[in-house]
Amino acid sequence: MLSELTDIPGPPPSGDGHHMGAIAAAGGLHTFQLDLHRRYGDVARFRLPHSTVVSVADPVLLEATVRLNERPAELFRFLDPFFESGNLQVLPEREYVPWRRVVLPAMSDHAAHAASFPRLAAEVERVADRWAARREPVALQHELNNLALRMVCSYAMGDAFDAAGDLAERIVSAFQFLLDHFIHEMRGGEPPIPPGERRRRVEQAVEQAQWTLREAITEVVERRAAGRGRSDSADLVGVLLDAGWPMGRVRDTLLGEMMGGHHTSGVATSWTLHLVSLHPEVERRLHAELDDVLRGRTTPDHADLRRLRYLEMALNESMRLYPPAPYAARETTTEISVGGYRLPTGTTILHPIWAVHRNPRVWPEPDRFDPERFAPAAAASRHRLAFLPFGIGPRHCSGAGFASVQIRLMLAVLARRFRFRLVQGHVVTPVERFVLCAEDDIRMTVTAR
Ligand code: HEM
Repeated sequence: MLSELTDIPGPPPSGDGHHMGAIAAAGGLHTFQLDLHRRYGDVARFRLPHSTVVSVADPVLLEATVRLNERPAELFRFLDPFFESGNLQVLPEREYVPWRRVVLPAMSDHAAHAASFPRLAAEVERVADRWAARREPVALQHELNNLALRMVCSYAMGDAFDAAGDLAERIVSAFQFLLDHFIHEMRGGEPPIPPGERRRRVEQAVEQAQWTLREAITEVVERRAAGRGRSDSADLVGVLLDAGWPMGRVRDTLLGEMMGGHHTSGVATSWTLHLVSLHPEVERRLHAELDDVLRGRTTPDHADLRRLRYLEMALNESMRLYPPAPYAARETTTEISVGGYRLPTGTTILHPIWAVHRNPRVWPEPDRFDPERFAPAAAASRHRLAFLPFGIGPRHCSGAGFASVQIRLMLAVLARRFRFRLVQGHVVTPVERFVLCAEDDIRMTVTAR
């Protein structure tokens, strides 16, 4: 006998009918969810301004939600102004499926990763050379987010990116502008600038982002028409154009991948370097593996990546503890049942990635950093949804395959060349700004090994 949505345990409604105040007080949705599940169990309920939300923190129960293929439009409305051809985060399933069928293979293609690898490696080496020459500490997240974004652009646009100047930086600042304001509004604060002024600046930022994108893609098309440069049909823009997608959708797709790849891979790399620096035995093993696989070289080849097994274990353990995207959202399009509850059509479901990764029944001593959890035998004995940094189901991260390559490359080059130590007195506080980052960055001294 199934229980109803209203029977799901959760905190009592607050005076304003939702829990935004409690979420802000907890320091973000991820910490609110952690506490929610500690108090109310693996299926819990709370209120956002526009909807009742069901959060599911148990891998087995998550199976019932894995096929859901819609996201709640309201939660992603802040991204609407960025897209010309419809907000890609919330495209209806019938429109989403054929588009995704083109995008996913392009982003996860092994041969395309290998072909672009030397250019990606050159981006990382440039940063490493700069760090080798500097004496001041490095703000890891800032530097690595920018590097990750350059790598995404290089992969998605091919050699046209090299000609696109400061495209990436301009798009990031426009996106960051929207995001800052959205977070501010969500937390119920006064807008930092008057509403009229704000709208004008948002519009300008969006216009500028779209203009720069248009310019870059036009450049790619002209190169293809003139038969210049390498075979552009291997990159994402080329693949989309060959598949006949209209220019607006091509531009939107590129922007979507840049948004998705901008700070996620950068923060994952920075959390990993931070955690490794705090654990001398892990650092020793990582250095030994890199020295062994690279044998005097400072940069891996594409084929080396799969031999860096311990590096991958440390990365996974870091993404368990600090999942760059700490939650994902779905909406039911038919009635489903989860954990004995009947969820009607239109229910918002959250996948609380951070709370699943710190569920003590799944991960003993969940706050301890221990890469051995990802040794092959240990990983094989766990439920497949116990570790879900890239989300689950038909809308999981389309950049996951590429992210895995770019993060392992960044880690390999940087950990091979440098030893990282936190600047004395610098406190690292995780906060959620749609990605899980450090409030005041992660400031490290960087010394050559
Ligand atoms: C460590 C790195 C990354 C993590 C942890 C991560 C995580 C995620 C998560 C959790 C989602 C939501 C999935 C869901 O709703 O179930 C997502 C979506 C997405 N990510 Fe990533 N991501 C990473 C890197 C990247 C990169 C490098 C790119 C692009 C090159 C990217 C592009 C996207 C896009 C476009 C979406 C929306 C997918 C769709 O709706 O079709 N991500 N990512």
